[in-house]
Amino acid sequence: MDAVQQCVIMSKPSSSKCNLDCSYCFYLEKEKLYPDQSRWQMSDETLERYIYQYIEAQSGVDVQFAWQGGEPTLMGVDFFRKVVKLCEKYGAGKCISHAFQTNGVLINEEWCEFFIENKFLIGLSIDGPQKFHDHYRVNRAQRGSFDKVMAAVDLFKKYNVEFTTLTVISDVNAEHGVEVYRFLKEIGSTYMQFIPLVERAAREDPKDGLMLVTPDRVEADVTSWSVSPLQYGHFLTSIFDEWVTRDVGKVFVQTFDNTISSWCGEHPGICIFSETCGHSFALEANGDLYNCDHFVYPEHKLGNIHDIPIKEMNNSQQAIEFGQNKKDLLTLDCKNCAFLFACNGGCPKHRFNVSPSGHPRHNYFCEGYKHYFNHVAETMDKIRELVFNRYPINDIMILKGMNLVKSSSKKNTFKPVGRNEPCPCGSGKKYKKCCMD
Ligand SMILES: C[S@@+](CC[C@H](N)C(=O)[O-])C[C@H]1O[C@@H](n2cnc3c(N)ncnc32)[C@H](O)[C@@H]1O
Ligand code: SF4
Ligand code: SF4
Ligand code: SF4
Repeated sequence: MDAVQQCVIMSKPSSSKCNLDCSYCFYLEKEKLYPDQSRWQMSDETLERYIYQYIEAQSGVDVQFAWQGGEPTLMGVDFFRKVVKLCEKYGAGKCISHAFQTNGVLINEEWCEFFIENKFLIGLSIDGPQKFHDHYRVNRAQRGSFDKVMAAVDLFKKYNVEFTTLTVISDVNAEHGVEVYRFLKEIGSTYMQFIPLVERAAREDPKDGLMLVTPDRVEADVTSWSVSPLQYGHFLTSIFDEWVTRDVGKVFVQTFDNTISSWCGEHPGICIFSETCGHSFALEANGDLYNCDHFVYPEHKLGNIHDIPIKEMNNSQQAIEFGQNKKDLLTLDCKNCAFLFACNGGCPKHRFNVSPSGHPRHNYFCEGYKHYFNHVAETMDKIRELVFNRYPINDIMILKGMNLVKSSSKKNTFKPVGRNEPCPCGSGKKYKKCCMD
């Protein structure tokens, strides 16, 4: 069992407990998985076991912890002081970093000082200007959380805490892409992640109590707050057009970064556009490990870290199959798609539609992705040419400004360069030995 597949774990020390009650949240209902459990906080014993095992499970020197929930700030700063101490104890010379995803509501001076001192990278959830954000991101009294999030932004700026933003694209903000993008820029976000919202609700009460179902369930309906595929496609292209003419090199949009990587023949950084699912697990507060944050369902539990080491679960048949299924279960439409290299069929959580040629398990967002990839194809070709000829990528803004690169809606015929093919820069070396690095 010495195999060395890297794994990433999103851990939920406060389980699904939260101080907000966002209407679209997929995680709040996970408490139904543990009807007999009175304690929702991760115990010291589980924490220590987790930190030891997670570090041990990594083959490389870099170990990234990702703290999430529920709401991780509910654990209090002292819990994370323990985290840092345990990482020192078990770090074994590895380079350990921490990402921390929060709704921002409880952020105060103490948190900021802690984040700065321990170099935590913060992800802040914000869905755009107040009228969009407060629509779904509410507390139990249905009051919006926008003012508290903005207070957190002010504190982050005051203390120079590095933060990225995570914005859910729903039916409410999807048609206001440029407004959302400009707002995020204005509040100082230079690294933006957008998550398209789609959930399906069961038609009948499910046995496990979870109303939001996995893609295998047929008797389920897309919720009203989900974004439509084309709405999401238009959202992406509207902000792409703004970004590519003004902000390349200044603002990082995860989706665009990933598309550039794919166009240049590299692996995209995010799992949804990767060939396989990787080993991105979710850890519940009691030590239960699941295939993925979006597959926290009984049938996707790998085991508990008190019974089986993470390293072993990471190498288990169940984990390997889950990752590989992303590639193996592609529809024929995906296999024949000109954008497969950049899309890879998208996230399996979203594969519940029937494809145009009649195959089940096709990605709900397909139409939107095709719209996006067609729209950016010509610009991406140009960016790739710039990269391979060692020009600054920002030069794309000059070419766009002079109207020398258009937004394309024609079918893309681009084929990515293989690792073993000659490098397009003309060096005569193999691509993997040259510009790919
Ligand atoms: C589950 S929350 C946990 C961390 C923290 N409470 C927060 O809101 O940032 C993590 C991220 O998932 C997003 N999210 C919640 N429900 C979602 C859903 N149904 N689909 C996609 N993303 C969702 C949230 O907006 C948030 O950015
Ligand atoms: S703040 Fe995060 S965990 Fe809490 S309800 Fe909203 S999305 Fe869910
Ligand atoms: S199921 Fe989706 S979110 Fe989970 S690892 Fe695979 S692509 Fe990523
Ligand atoms: S764009 Fe559609 S057909 Fe093409 S790979 Fe993505 S999901 Fe499949």
